[in-house]
Amino acid sequence: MALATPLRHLLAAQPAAPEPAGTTASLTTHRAFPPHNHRGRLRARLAASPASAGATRTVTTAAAAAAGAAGRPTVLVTEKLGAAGLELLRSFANVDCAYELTAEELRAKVSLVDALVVRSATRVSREVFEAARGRLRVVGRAGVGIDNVDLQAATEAGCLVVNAPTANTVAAAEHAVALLAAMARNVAQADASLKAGKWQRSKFVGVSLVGKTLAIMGFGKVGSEVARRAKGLGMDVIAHDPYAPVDRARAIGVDLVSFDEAISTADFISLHMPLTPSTTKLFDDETFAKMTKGVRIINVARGGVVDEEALLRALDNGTVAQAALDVFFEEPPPKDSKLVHHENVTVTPHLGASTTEAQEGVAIEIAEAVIGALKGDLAATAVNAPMVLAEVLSELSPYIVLAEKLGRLAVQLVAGGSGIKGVKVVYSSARDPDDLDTRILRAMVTKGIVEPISSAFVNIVNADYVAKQRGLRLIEERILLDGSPEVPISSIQVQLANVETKFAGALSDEGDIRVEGKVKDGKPHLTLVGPFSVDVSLEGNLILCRQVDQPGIIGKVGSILGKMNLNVNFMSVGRIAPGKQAIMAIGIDEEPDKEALKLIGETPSVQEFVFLKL
Ligand SMILES: NC(=O)c1ccc[n+]([C@@H]2O[C@H](COP(=O)([O-])OP(=O)(O)OC[C@H]3O[C@@H](n4cnc5c(N)ncnc54)[C@H](O)[C@@H]3O)[C@@H](O)[C@H]2O)c1
Ligand SMILES: O=C(O)[C@H](O)COP(=O)(O)O
Repeated sequence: MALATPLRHLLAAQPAAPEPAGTTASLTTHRAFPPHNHRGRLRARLAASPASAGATRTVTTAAAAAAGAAGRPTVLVTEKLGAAGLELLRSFANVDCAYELTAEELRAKVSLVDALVVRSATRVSREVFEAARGRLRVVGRAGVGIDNVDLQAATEAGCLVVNAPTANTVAAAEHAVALLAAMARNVAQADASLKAGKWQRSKFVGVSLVGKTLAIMGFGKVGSEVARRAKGLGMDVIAHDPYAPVDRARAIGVDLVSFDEAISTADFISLHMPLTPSTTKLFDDETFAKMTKGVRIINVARGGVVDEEALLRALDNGTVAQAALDVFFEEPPPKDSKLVHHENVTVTPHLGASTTEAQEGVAIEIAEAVIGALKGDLAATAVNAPMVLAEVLSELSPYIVLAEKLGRLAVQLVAGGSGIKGVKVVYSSARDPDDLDTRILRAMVTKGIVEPISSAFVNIVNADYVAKQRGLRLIEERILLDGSPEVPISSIQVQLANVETKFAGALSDEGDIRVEGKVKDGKPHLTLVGPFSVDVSLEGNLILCRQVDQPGIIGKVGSILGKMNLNVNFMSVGRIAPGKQAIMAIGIDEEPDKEALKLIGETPSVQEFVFLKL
């Protein structure tokens, strides 16, 4: 789904990571009494989680701000991709295919491109993101495993990482089954022997699969497909996966069991978990010692989940009768690897995904995801951005603009030198909190606050990270209004606590800087400054003046602006009561020079004023 251009731009210039541990944001929804400009009875609701949890995986993506604006983006492809995917990429971008780059060559090239497409052999390390110097917007992993991409570094750099998680599932499962059968019947060894001129029938007597227990370690996409196929071969299949739904396993007749039960009862063990810090070398001496003597192991997942030295020892002492390995700790493994050359080990050079069909599918899947991300469209397979449903994003698009403008406005009201720590974003809405996913709005408020006062580039990928780095604690609150839930949000209020302001008129009765806005006719409007109700379109630049309400001031300030040739596009006065304090909000197209600002400041009865860039 394509986004409207302004939204694209905003997403390009901003994106939030999957809730990082210790995230800076929290959310409450509670009964609140109406601020003076809220009408209607308010109801209390307890906190609700974001709406998209568990929903179809659809995320917002960062667009290529730098490149997209300048013309065709450039995509660097560092490993062989299916032809149809490459064609698709070429239809949209300049494509540089450069295979087998050294780390140094990759670092040199990456600052010249907007997207990078890799498979498993390219290490996209922190150094690569640093070398990109902010230009790289998307890394596309043409496959499943993203252990070769430093996700944290990508997130910090605001670079979106997308993968192609489904197109090679069947290929990997078929390869696991091929290795299972080939290992059990010594196919590779017998083949080598016959080609060497021997005829060794008794040496290569195998073992049968039917009736044997196969333990699937990691019951995800590949693991479950292997299970289905193994059941077809008449095997008893059990699985271990701490995160897999029991029902899904039961539906294909597989029992989920504990790690120890799986490894101690299986005749065959097939590995299908991702390589993570907790699975690294999970299969070590201790684990092998718990296995049934003579067990056979297949690894089509990642070499790093096995301690290869320990596997070698287990093979040598007979604990493991045979192993079939498609993946290795180091790829390619050293030429003299004892494991590779072991007579009871069958090896393939990371071929799990390598079928014609899978490679075409993966290439198209990743090309579509990368192009979408570069265009600012939605990517369903982003791995380091929050999941926001496409329709939610589309509906919230004007509020996204409003959220950033309010953040931008609020931070410009802070007096220099006072550190911002506490930010509260209050959403007033008649919609059930469960149906209002505000994560992207939160990211935009962060962007609005952080970007004007730093060199940070904030987007949906890195907003929470950037906020955390800056010690910014962002709290979200929802006020539940009566009324039609058709309109997602009635107003958004941004509050900055414990800061000094350069415009006292923006302080609420509680002493925090407070600005509130609404979307009117699809456009963001400022509707509240401190305790003053105003109504100004949030476009261009804004002057806020505080004065004692009396006739003639609007005319005086207006004529100064007129004399200076500054076009006023909006003017609104908010006052507490006739003759009392009032503020004047003036929208102007151009930026006033110092002289104009001086004259406004010298206007009798103007107590303070501030110029704000939106
Ligand atoms: N050899 C190849 O060419 C090839 C091809 C495709 C996938 N793979 C690899 O296969 C693995 C599985 O891919 P997938 O698409 O099925 O991924 P997936 O995310 O669908 O499944 C992985 C499963 O592992 C589970 N898991 C995580 N930690 C675990 C643990 N400690 N113990 C047990 N289970 C755990 C997860 O809950 C998940 O269900 C990945 O490592 C992937 O990189 C390799
Ligand atoms: O994780 C994957 O998708 C597989 O390991 C395939 O890797 P490849 O793209 O390098 O073949």
